[in-house]
Amino acid sequence: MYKVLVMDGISDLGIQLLNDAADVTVDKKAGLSEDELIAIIADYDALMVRSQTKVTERIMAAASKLKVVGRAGVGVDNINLEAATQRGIVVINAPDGNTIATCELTFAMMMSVARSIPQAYKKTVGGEWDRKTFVGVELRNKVLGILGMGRIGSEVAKRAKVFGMEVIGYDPFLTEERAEKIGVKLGTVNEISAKADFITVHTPLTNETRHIIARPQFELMKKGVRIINCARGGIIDEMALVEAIESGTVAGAAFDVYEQEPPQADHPFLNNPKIIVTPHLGASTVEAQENVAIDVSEEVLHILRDEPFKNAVNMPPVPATVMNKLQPYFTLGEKLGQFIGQTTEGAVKEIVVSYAGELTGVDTTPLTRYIVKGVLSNQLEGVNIVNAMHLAKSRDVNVVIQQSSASKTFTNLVSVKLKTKNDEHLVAGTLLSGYGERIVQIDQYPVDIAPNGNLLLISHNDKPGIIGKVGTLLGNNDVNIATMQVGRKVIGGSAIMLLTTDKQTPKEVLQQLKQLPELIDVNELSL
Ligand SMILES: NC(=O)C1=CN([C@@H]2O[C@H](COP(=O)(O)OP(=O)(O)OC[C@H]3O[C@@H](n4cnc5c(N)ncnc54)[C@H](O)[C@@H]3O)[C@@H](O)[C@H]2O)C=CC1
Ligand SMILES: O=C(O)C(=O)COP(=O)(O)O
Repeated sequence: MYKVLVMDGISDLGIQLLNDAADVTVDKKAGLSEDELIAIIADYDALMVRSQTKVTERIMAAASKLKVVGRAGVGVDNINLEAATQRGIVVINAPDGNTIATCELTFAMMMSVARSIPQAYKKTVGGEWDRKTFVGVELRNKVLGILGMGRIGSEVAKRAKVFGMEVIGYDPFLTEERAEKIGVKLGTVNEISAKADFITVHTPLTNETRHIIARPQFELMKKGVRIINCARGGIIDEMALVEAIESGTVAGAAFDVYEQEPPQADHPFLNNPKIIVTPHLGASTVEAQENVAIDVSEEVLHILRDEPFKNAVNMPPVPATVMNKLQPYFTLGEKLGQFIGQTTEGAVKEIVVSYAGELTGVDTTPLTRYIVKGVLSNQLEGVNIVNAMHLAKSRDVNVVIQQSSASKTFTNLVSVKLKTKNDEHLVAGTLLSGYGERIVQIDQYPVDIAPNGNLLLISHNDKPGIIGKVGTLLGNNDVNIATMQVGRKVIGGSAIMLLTTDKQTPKEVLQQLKQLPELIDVNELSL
């Protein structure tokens, strides 16, 4: 008999399937502390949660029987995926079930912030008949900027078009063709900041998206702009928003999510009359809760019964027969993907993977998944080798596999080329017996570097004195260079410099490096 623990008020109708299953018993609990959960979790084969329960490493460590954590929703930022993967616990989510609910809340927030509905309600029920204060604005003919054009962002765009809004979208995976298809113009974060009357965010919270709207963006905005966040707290810098409201740039904001949930009683949003707040209600509709609970219950049953399942966010089911040959290359593949993903700008249209040497003739599909995962993980939350190919396809990213004849120089060689509309970049690596993974080529330049830690990739013209300038600037700012490689084809031509540093290079130092006139481009990478 499988035991399933259902937390966070997941819909009863949605988990009917589990209640009806003869081989399953279900316990429902809510509001358990981490320690309370740790005390009971060893009894359970499956755990189902929404966003409230934080499934920490300590909980996973105590969960000796746990086979699966089911997230009845999209974001898995409350689940320690690393710890789950390490323990072979599958994490699944329900990515589609709450798209419309969250999109509709976003629209409700946009209309509320345009017409001050909550503020007007408060006064009216308080006995005031105030028809002067609440003169709003129309959505028609306004510019809506959307950061994150995935499932929810695209649905918001569709509805905005019907309201007569002009929509500008920003998403590294939004190609011009797809944007045109859904009637959205492409823009950068700064262009959106400068042009939009309303800005809404629909990205996951990642290193890239944390504070993607912050003081510099508020400084670009038009007076009277309105800001909505129904995605994740932290995508918009909360304090910078409060300042922008005080300065008169932002006319109003509507937030469903916060950097800390629930926010502290003295959080500045809670007593600001221009900010509308809701308690993370995006997915809270009867329909969405049934949808996500049904989706997760079905998947949990499949996993408990060892049947095939689809929405895993962490699980690497590699067939044993290919495992032995390919496993040594998995880290190399993922790092090459991460490297090229972090150094290429613009919407990726194609990933071309070439295998040579002893990898020729092997079914390299599982390895390709690691590479694609590496490429996508820079922009998407919850990418793993199970869902990487599916995510690439759903974002119109073509994955091409080539098996070339044996490499002349290396016994094995993996090359990854990323193509965007105007550009293409290549990285190649090999697995050296006794030395591990090495990057051996970047674009046309031969190099030899271990793909680990903090890297700086600098392109420049090959002139005397540049290495010294870079070294001095980093040294003066306490960034210690661990290794350095210079790659060039001809003396005095274009060249690259690849440095590994003992710590991350601070943003302001990167900025100073970029200002050195001899340097063409500076990319910071973390592998
Ligand atoms: N308030 C609530 O209750 C809910 C919040 N959410 C949150 O909404 C967010 C979006 O959900 P979905 O649309 O279903 O996910 P999705 O994965 O379909 O879309 C996210 C999009 O963000 C894009 N993106 C990633 N990094 C980016 C960057 N640096 N700049 C611009 N775009 C970037 C991705 O390419 C992707 O297209 C998630 O974070 C999710 O957790 C989802 C459901 C309910
Ligand atoms: O699905 C998501 O990402 C959400 O944020 C919804 O969270 P919830 O299930 O309502 O706690």
